[in-house]
Amino acid sequence: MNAPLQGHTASNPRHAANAFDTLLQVEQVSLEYRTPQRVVRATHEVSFEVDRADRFVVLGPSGCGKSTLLKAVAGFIEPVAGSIRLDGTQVREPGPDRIVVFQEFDQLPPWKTVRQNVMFPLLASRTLGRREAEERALHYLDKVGLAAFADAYPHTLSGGMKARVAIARALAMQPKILLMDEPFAALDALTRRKMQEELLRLWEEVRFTLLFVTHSIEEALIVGNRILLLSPHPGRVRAEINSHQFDLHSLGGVAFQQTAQRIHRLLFDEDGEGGSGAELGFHDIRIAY
Ligand SMILES: Nc1ncnc2c1ncn2[C@@H]1O[C@H](COP(=O)(O)OP(=O)(O)OP(=O)(O)O)[C@@H](O)[C@H]1O
Repeated sequence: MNAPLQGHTASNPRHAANAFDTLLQVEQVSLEYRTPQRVVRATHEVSFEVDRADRFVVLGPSGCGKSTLLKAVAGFIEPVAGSIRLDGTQVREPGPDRIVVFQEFDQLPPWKTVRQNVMFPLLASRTLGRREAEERALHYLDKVGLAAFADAYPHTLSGGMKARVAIARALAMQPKILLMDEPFAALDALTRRKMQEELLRLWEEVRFTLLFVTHSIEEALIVGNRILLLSPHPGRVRAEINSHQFDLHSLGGVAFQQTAQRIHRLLFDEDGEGGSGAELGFHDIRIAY
């Protein structure tokens, strides 16, 4: 039998005093693009909280505003309503405490070696001097298994290796939160799976806080310990679910498949109701239409 639906109540463990260490607070955030012809609302009154060391996934169909939301957390876009706070401080502009890894790994300057690519943000932001920056770069290249490629140029690397350089470069900055926007979408299926595995292994080792955007339900279940479901355009919060029980080993299992199907129904239910979390068999869910 299904456990009762958990609402925004005192019974929800996330709301128990001091139970969680909240790092990012997104409150009632609406985001818009203004062109001379029209205003496009990308997200509508979206709220969520990310705790330290969470692997928090924002999941939703194409065009629901996931990337826009990530850009707002990064400080590139200002909300038209609501607020974004990191460690209690309002986000107003980009900063080295929030590093974004995008899908396009060709963001790596081709004239710099792998080592120089990882060192570059550390030097440009004056976070470290040359010697310490090099040490730190080599440390994180080692963590992503690329120590032997420190002197290679990006064009000599595979897509998966470029992805790992981009992750090492971001982690080397030791941000408070790592923001990833569909980072593996351009990779072939096998490499994508391998990168999901690598990311989880790295997280086990470093325990960074991750905000990860994807439109793949399967990827969300593998990568995340919590998943925020956004409705189609404009993105509103449909529900938030706990997914810590799943990893790569759960793939193909009955519980994994059933959860994926339930998420699909919550996201795309034609009449817009999505069913209640309890009806759909979720044991730890907050529905927020
Ligand atoms: N620069 C822009 N100017 C105007 N509208 C934009 C701009 N960028 C995005 N949009 C619109 O904002 C909405 C949200 O876009 P966004 O890229 O955030 O969605 P998404 O969920 O990340 O989609 P995808 O999964 O396809 O990347 C869409 O309707 C999109 O057309």
